[in-house]
Amino acid sequence: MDQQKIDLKSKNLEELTSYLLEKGEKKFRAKQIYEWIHIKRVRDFDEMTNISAALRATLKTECTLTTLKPQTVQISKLDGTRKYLFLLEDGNAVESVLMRYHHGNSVCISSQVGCRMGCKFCASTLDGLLRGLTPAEMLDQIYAIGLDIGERISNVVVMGTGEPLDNYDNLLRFIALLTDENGLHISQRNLTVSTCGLVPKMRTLADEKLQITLALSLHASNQEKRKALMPVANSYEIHEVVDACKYYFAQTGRRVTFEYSLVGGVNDTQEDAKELSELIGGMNCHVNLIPVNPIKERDFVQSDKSVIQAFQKKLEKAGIAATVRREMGRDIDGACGQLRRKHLHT
Ligand SMILES: C[S@@+](CC[C@H](N)C(=O)[O-])C[C@H]1O[C@@H](n2cnc3c(N)ncnc32)[C@H](O)[C@@H]1O
Ligand code: SF4
Repeated sequence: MDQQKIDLKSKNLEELTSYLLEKGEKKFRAKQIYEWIHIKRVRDFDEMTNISAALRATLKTECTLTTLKPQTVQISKLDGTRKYLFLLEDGNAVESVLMRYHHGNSVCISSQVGCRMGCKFCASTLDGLLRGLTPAEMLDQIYAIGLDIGERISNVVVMGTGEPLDNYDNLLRFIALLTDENGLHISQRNLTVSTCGLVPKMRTLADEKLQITLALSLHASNQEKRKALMPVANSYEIHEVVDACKYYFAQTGRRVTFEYSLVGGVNDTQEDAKELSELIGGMNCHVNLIPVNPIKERDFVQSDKSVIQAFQKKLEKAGIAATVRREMGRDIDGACGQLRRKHLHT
């Protein structure tokens, strides 16, 4: 990326306005340009047809539009799920997924190039962290997919590669831009941010009092097992993480989602389910059970269907709402982070 240039898509309307006022332009120009970027989602300054050629030339010289280029798109024949590998302007690549539900189109975006959290079952972390994505790079995954399918995107989940709370400031700016009434205006309630549990940042996010859903990747019912799967547990004890979720609910009134990847023989026993219901019992929450997606670099296996069902039943008996995540795009499967790895290593 050209570090000298202004990242226009990451600017809010106020910042865009002051930039244009400095150039001697009228205030309404900012609104026009903001609309071109965030509503019409143009890929080139020359598409801004009600902007003078002179101003377009200045924008081209001084600014970048940050448009992601789809490198590959895999489309599921089973359910229309699309997996995109996008090329960033600096040559890095990130992946995003479009899932089609009856209630609308949902996009899962990446928040970083790689990840430094080291979770044992995750392909996104195998090559470490390169950098966080800019707000524009997060936004444009959604814009590019919306344009590709020619339909509105109604839901966004930040559950692709990367730890969003490890890229906190850019994440918050991204959220503000995505939900801005002058832009694509996706409702905060239709946005989910998933974290491995960076406790201080979870509490800071709670204090923002946004209406987004927080999803916590728990994956274990006690500290010992969590530590074996997720190095982040060395920094934050499991009860601290659950307390931060309670705090999030207290501050925002939003029900927290717990993600629990079931790994065969590791965290899927009835005893695990019992311990989990004791850990989070009484909370206003929902548990998302995810059959682990095996990656070739590790020897984790999926739990049997019957084991998954028994786990879910045990939670439900304890009064905890639990669903098993439907596997979308099974025919184009590959755990999160694997497309990018394939791209990286070929
Ligand atoms: C890729 S992470 C990104 C968001 C954030 N870093 C987190 O950990 O919550 C999104 C979710 O995918 C899960 N995940 C990662 N690799 C997986 C795999 N191979 N099978 C199933 N779930 C996986 C993570 O544990 C997490 O719950
Ligand atoms: S699960 Fe999330 S936090 Fe853990 S390594 Fe993968 S992307 Fe990073």
